[in-house]
Amino acid sequence: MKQESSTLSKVNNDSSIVNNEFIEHDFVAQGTAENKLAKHAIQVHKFGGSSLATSECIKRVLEIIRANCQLNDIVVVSANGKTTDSLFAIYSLVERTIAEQEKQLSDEITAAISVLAQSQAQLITELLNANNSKQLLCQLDKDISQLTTWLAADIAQHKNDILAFGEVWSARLFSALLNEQVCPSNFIDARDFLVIDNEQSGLVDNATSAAQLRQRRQFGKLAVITGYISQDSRGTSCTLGRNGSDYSATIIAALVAASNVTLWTDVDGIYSADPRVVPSARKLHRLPNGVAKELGRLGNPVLHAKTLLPLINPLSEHHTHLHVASSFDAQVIGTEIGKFGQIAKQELSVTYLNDLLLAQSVSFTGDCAAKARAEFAPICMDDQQGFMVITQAQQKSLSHWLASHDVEITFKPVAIIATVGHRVAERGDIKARFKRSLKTAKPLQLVGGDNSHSVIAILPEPCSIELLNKVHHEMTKDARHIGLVVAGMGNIGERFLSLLPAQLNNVYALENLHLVGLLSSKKALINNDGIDVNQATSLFAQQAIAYDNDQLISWLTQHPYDELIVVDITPSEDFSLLYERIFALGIHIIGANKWAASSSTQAYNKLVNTADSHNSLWLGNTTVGAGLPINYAIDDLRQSGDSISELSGIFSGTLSWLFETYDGSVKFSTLLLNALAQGITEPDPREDLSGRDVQRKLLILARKAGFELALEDIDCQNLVPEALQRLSLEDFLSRANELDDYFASALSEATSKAACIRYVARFQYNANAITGNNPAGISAKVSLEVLPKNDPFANLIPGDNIFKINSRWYQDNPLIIQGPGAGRDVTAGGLHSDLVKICQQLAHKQNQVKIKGMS
Ligand SMILES: NC(=O)C1=CN([C@@H]2O[C@H](COP(=O)(O)OP(=O)(O)OC[C@H]3O[C@@H](n4cnc5c(N)ncnc54)[C@H](O)[C@@H]3O)[C@@H](O)[C@H]2O)C=CC1
Ligand SMILES: N[C@@H](CC=O)C(=O)O
Repeated sequence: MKQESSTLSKVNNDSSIVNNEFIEHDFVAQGTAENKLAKHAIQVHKFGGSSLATSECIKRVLEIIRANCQLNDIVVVSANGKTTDSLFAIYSLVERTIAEQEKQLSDEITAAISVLAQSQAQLITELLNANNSKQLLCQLDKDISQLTTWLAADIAQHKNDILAFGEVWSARLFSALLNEQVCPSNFIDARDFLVIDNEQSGLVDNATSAAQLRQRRQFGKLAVITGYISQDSRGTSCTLGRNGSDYSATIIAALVAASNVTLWTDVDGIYSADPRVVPSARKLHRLPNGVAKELGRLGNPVLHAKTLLPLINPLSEHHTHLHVASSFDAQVIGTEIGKFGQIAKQELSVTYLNDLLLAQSVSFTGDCAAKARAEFAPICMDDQQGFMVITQAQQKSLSHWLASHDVEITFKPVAIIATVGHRVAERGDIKARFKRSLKTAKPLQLVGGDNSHSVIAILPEPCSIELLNKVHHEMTKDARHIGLVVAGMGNIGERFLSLLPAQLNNVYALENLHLVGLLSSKKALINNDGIDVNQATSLFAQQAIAYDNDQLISWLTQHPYDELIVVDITPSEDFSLLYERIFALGIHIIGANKWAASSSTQAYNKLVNTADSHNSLWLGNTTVGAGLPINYAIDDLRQSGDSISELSGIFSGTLSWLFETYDGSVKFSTLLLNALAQGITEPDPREDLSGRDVQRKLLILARKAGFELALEDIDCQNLVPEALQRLSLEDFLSRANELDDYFASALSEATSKAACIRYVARFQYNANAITGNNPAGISAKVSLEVLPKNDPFANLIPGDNIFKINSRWYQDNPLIIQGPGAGRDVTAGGLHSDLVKICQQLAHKQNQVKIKGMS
């Protein structure tokens, strides 16, 4: 279960209040690894330029900070909107001016600087109060005159200083805004701590950078740090290149051993293909590091391989997870990237790169191949056939490198399309499907990526949008992933779980089903990556932790699956009271538990409506007759236009077994304990003997048949003597012999009339019986009846149920369903039947993944 973390809303109205836990430790003064703050899981939040483009956007980001940050967290920002592009354009204009030997900055340049300055000034005045904006405007003025000086004089030397203004302005403004409206904050220019080798390598001096960052952060203040910029060891400003701010965020996360870094951007996650051109692209909820890195390398528009580098350190014990989320829709669950254990969801994606070169040479075989690979890190390479695929930018350096080897090389323009997923290169079925989907594209080669997470096809022509869509469709069409939560691991629940591995192996409809949750009344084991079904009960015994309903609902609210099914195999009324909230989350329920389906008329109708309005499915075939298809039969009759007038029969497996077996030779109480041991009784057998279980079942079937009634409308004969009704289960079982006299005399009285005793349920609807006292024309009761020995209800195999349905179509000759109506195997089997049915229905559901910007 996720722990709720406190957020800045607590410090919102009084910036002098900080979390008491932190107060006695001065962050700056300590500056050691023992610093108490190190114990708190730091989160890094990075906001891209589009998230900070306008005052509206920035206000939205403030709300995200309020809801998601604690004081020791770190915020990394890009330049507002297109500020860096504008600075770059100004820089390029000036470069051209110099090349053309003009002495003065042209009017065009002065105008561009003025537009830039105005847009910054506008953000400042729109967002800050008069006092603070005055201060920032003053600093902006100084920066603009510094910028103008550099542009006029030392342009080449100060290129990076010029480009750095965007992030500096953005961070300074945001920090001032936090101070004014949310919490204490300090602005940090990354050039004051982040040291890299040089701009080309971008290699970070971790020790120096971490130590300097510790000095800069101030206790009790939310640090706002510039993205994109750094310094080299000589103190010269450097940038971190394209998508540098994402890289800054992950570098900083690694420096402070953050638990998580969130890239807040304008898309709500990583998709299985670029959603701008593939409308059916699906959001990828959880990506293992290796898969994410491969996606970034092979052209994913959101992820860049460099971004992940600081977080993937196989030697480190610490794992920082990366989230991609939308600052425009912070409630939507994004994509989580990290080191996940077992991967339940095999999510495939498709990506492509055009404008590449296929380079062929003997130097790419044998011993030389390793050197070539290390030197050029090609997109893909085959050292048997002697080729590699590189970018056009690499052509020159590769030719140069090969010239020193004195060998021939040929280049041919190509593109690649790849399918990426956890260990896909080891999956023959996926490779075959990929190959089939590419038939018309006539790929030159199919190659496994450097790790096993991709299969790459080399194409002779650029990859078209049509081809991308076609391949994506083929690779992902059946990939709706369904999570399964099993509540109740007792008598029936255990059997249900023991049947699950074989079901998952054998039933096609369950292909994308993953067991993700196990619940007992006190403990829960939740694992979004899937719980090994072969070890479900032992994993539960070892790893389950205490939980409460709010934690459960909070997890259900955030689960990362396309669909979630909760199987309720508890006898708990308390659990049934969660159905409303579960349905409202669009989650489906399969219930063996009878409480919800036999709740009050008002509660039941509300549940049905909530499930309906949220497209949540509710199946409960096992609530009556265990695995017998009685619910389905009634549904089917109604849906096909029939109307039911009578329902009767033996609805209790326990009572059937008891009364079919009981002939006076063995005491009734001995038989009862025997039934309990067989697992056919309710957890508390008084639920059966009291008639309540049968009463509930009759209510459930009558409702299915279309009648509106409540438990109180069904007369119920309680067979438990008053004295035993309120005892604990244990005490009741120890005094069960007190039942014996009553049943012995009932049996002997019936026998004297050549009859027998059976507990029978009867429901009847008769339009002619409608009166003021009975406006619905309904009569319903469950009771011990004396039946002739040849009555159909009196000749069952012990434990069997019998259901007799009279309807318009089955008037004189009723429809009979008969068979085992209780027990571990048939009930667990019935639950599996419901599970397959739900999965089949869900397979037909439209893909409802939300794609930003598309209706
Ligand atoms: N025995 C049978 O033949 C049939 C039983 N059923 C129904 O199956 C359900 C389970 O019966 P059994 O397995 O015999 O019961 P059980 O008593 O053996 O097991 C119940 C399980 O539910 C768990 N539980 C109780 N309250 C919970 C809560 N609030 N949240 C999560 N878990 C909770 C318990 O920890 C336990 O693991 C009952 O509702 C019963 O009416 C339905 C059809 C047939
Ligand atoms: N105790 C019940 C179990 C199934 O609902 C029965 O015997 O029918």
